[in-house]
Amino acid sequence: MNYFDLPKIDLHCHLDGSVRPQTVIDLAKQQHITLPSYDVDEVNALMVAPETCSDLPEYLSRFDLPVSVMQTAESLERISFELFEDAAKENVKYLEVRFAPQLHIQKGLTYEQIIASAVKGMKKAEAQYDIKGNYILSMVKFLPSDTINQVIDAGVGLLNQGVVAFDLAGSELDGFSHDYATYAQYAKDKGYRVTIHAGEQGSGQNVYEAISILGAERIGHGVAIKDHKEAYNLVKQEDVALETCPSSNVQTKAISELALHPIKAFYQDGVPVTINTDNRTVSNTTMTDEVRKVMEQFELSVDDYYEIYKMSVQHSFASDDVKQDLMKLAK
Ligand SMILES: O=c1[nH]cnc2c1ncn2[C@H]1C[C@H](O)[C@@H](CO)O1
Ligand SMILES: [Zn+2]
Repeated sequence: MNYFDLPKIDLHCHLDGSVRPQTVIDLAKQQHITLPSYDVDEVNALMVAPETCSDLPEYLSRFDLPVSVMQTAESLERISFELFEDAAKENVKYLEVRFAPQLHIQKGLTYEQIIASAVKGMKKAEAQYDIKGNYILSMVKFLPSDTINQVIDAGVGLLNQGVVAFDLAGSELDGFSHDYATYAQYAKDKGYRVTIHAGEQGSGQNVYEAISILGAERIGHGVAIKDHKEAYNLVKQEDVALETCPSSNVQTKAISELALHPIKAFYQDGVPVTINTDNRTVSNTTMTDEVRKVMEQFELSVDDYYEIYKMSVQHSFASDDVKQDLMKLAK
């Protein structure tokens, strides 16, 4: 099976977790930022999370280095362009990238400038390669919430022109949805779609609440619904797609080994599942690798692959025109 040639869709990919190591070095030099090393392999090793971290917070510690060089308009545009370029070169046809504007204000950029720079890089890549994309604005739960509505407001000018959705990322405490209900409502009122990281490190109850309290249409990861009947049933009833990220799920110990990932059981039972990278650099992966891992581990056929591909198209936040074009690629 030639996994590289398959048309692919990635609905869950973080910008700051997908930076090329050489780009970190180039940008650090330009910006006079001191790095622990200027060797590309050593810089890469500083960003790749171990195969098994002790937990999600250890995984998240790998973002400090790339975020440090992502504080200028040029760096954000370049990194965005390169991510779309890397994905296009392995036949990813549609890519939704997420990042947290709140993490990129260290050198005085406004939220509007931050979002516009990322979108500009994406548009440049769309013009050059056979790929389409959109941005999701992630709010990180480890920062104060008082600027969330400002970030939402800043994205409104590009809504449906490169920006499509609201997300909550960062470590997962039980019951977090209660604290973010008004922000998610504010985003929905402005026209944002909603996807939420839940059921990754936390319980299935978090998935239940992300859907019922925050109005999530998709869930980042969601593996924990396997042990939570109400959440499992709600996901099915509301046709909420799970953005599974197999390599990342092993690294963060959401599951102890790939063989125990519930993706196949979910798929066979009619739960909408999608296959995604999460973080190309931090998880040391590509869409080709993620598709290969899932198909080989769970002995999925090409027909199964295209079923999952079609679910990704249906549950993407792409325009109807883009969805139609993507559907034509399914065999
Ligand atoms: O898998 C994840 N779960 C929760 N948060 C995550 C994950 N991967 C990345 N993040 C965080 C760290 C990034 O700095 C932030 C925005 O992309 O989102
Ligand atoms: Zn994620």
